[in-house]
Amino acid sequence: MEKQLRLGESHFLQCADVILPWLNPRELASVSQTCKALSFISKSITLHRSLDAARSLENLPIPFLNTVDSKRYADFIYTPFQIPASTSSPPPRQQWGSASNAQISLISDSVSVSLVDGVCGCECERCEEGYCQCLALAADSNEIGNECGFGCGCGPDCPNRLTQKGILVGLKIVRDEKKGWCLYADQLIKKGQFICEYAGELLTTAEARRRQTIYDKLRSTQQSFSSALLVIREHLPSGQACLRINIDATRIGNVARFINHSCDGGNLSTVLLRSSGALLPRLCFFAARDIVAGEELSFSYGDVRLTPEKSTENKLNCCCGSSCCCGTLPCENT
Ligand SMILES: C[S@@+](CC[C@H](N)C(=O)[O-])C[C@H]1O[C@@H](n2cnc3c(N)ncnc32)[C@H](O)[C@@H]1O
Repeated sequence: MEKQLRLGESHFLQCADVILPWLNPRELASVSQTCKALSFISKSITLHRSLDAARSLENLPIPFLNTVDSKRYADFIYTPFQIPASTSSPPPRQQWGSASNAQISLISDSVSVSLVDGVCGCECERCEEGYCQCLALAADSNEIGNECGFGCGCGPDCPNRLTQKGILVGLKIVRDEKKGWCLYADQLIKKGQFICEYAGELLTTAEARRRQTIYDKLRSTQQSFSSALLVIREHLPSGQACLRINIDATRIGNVARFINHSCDGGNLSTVLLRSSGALLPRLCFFAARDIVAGEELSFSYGDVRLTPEKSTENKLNCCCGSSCCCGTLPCENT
């Protein structure tokens, strides 16, 4: 009888080990209150989560550090790449917090939209001595940069695939009393080095507007809520049309969702890059100058600010601390 009980207990703990990493912070907290064993497993999951925001999906772990309040980590689903908007209800889940979760494992609607356009890329099969003939093409383009991609004959070592190898610099996410989570350099990053792309859900403009309204409401009721919906407008060379891309990293995104605004432009430069064969360009962040370990990474969110006569409800105070700080965060008129 005692043996059977112990066997039952061990099955229960094995199941808990499998199920608990799928829970969100609120569910995990309530499960942890039910018994000592679940409390122990929950603590270990929380520790794992705080040690790597990227859930082993990047080359290096990206830890959360917080000496300001009791939040151990931010709750979101990690994707290293742009993905089509998720329409699943209930919201998608991702396993996070067990020792072995080095894979994108999502419970959600299947991601089935292809972001590849079937256009052929270059025909280089071997890029020799660090040179790819497409680099000349990439340098020619001043609106959207070009990288080799799915459509090209060359492989992952081609030097014209700088932003396709994931994050290669040490980063950490640090909590600030006023700005919330902030992305920091955890090593010296040299001027021009690639840092990360802005990954998240690609939205239609109608969906971006719908979500922005929801986020504005949430922000007015929950002080700690922060959204990460980025709208990119690229004027095409003809001057006749404007390419608009909406990337929402609020629920599903990568570490770029923690980059805060700075009124002086910050220390990052942004570049739109299209890989051959890909339908849409990606927004990539590079070091605009040498950045030392322990420096916050920031860029300018734009220069549109709400005028005083417009609603003051959505106005957010800027705490960038730069000498040219405008006092309020730029807003996106979605
Ligand atoms: C893309 S998120 C950046 C990460 C965010 N700090 C967090 O905790 O998740 C944008 C939000 O961060 C905050 N934020 C960004 N830059 C800021 C700044 N200069 N001053 C104050 N808050 C800032 C605002 O709440 C903004 O809506």
